[in-house]
Amino acid sequence: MKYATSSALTIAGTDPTGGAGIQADLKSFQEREVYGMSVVTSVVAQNTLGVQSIEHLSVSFIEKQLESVFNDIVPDVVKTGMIATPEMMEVVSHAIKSNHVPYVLDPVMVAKSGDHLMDKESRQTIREALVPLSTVITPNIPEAEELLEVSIQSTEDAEIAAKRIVEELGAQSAIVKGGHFAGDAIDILFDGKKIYKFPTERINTKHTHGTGCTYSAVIAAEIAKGKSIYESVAIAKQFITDAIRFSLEIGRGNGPTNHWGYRLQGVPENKTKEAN
Ligand SMILES: Nc1ncnc2c1ncn2[C@@H]1O[C@H](COP(=O)(O)OP(=O)(O)O)[C@@H](O)[C@H]1O
Ligand SMILES: Cc1ncc(COP(=O)(O)O)c(N)n1
Repeated sequence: MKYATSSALTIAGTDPTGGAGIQADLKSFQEREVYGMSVVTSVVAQNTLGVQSIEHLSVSFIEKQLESVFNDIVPDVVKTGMIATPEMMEVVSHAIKSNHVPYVLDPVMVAKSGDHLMDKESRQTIREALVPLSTVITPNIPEAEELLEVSIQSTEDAEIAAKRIVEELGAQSAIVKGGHFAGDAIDILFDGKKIYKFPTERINTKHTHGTGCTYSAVIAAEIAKGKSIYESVAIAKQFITDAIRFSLEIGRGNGPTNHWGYRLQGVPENKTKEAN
């Protein structure tokens, strides 16, 4: 018996402790019942305390991995995370352009720990080679500030930024995430026509390692299934809120989110703990 399913490819760096990067993406695809595939760009020695060391794969080897996937399986969506150098961005751009797939761009620049995951000289290349290909781009506040070279201080600034990323940088739609603001966590989506706001209460926790990766991976999974950008973001927002609410006390630093958090609604108090 065969079973038909949608598929998603993540092109990103790794997290051996499983909370962020490719590992978080694959877990998120699996939770959303989408077949997950991965191309590694950089191997990152990191954990819940921070990044200890990074080794980049050669551009030619990243290209070989991309060929292995695309010569065999054309995914229903591509998601990118950490792509450190302009040369890596060029080969990824070429693969996406040649295969005409929906593309979710998480412009990963700096990890929560403050460690840099993208070279400074990549800023221009990401704008020119990747942003115009994106079906949706998902910057956090500092990333949106870097992309536009502006300061974002309020939800109104975030709305302007989302519009400018679409109208000036050429993304099809943009979500500026509110995780880095104080107060409610309000994400702003501009889909090329309209602004939508996705507000949730801010959960008071330090365990937010990998939130951006998980959120964009869920958006990608839903797009793979054929959902609209709006529906995909709505599902991802609910998913990430539950993943943060029931985040995991694993590790000695900023713990990972809980990919099955949404399944814990209604589970008795003694089985779950509010995030702390
Ligand atoms: N403490 C929090 N409480 C509720 N939602 C949050 C919190 N922190 C982040 N989020 C949400 O998690 C998602 C990822 O955002 P963010 O943490 O800003 O991304 P990144 O990991 O790229 O910095 C967004 O939907 C954001 O609103
Ligand atoms: C390989 C890799 N990619 C992305 C992140 C960002 O994680 P976060 O969502 O916590 O900022 C990370 N820490 N490592």
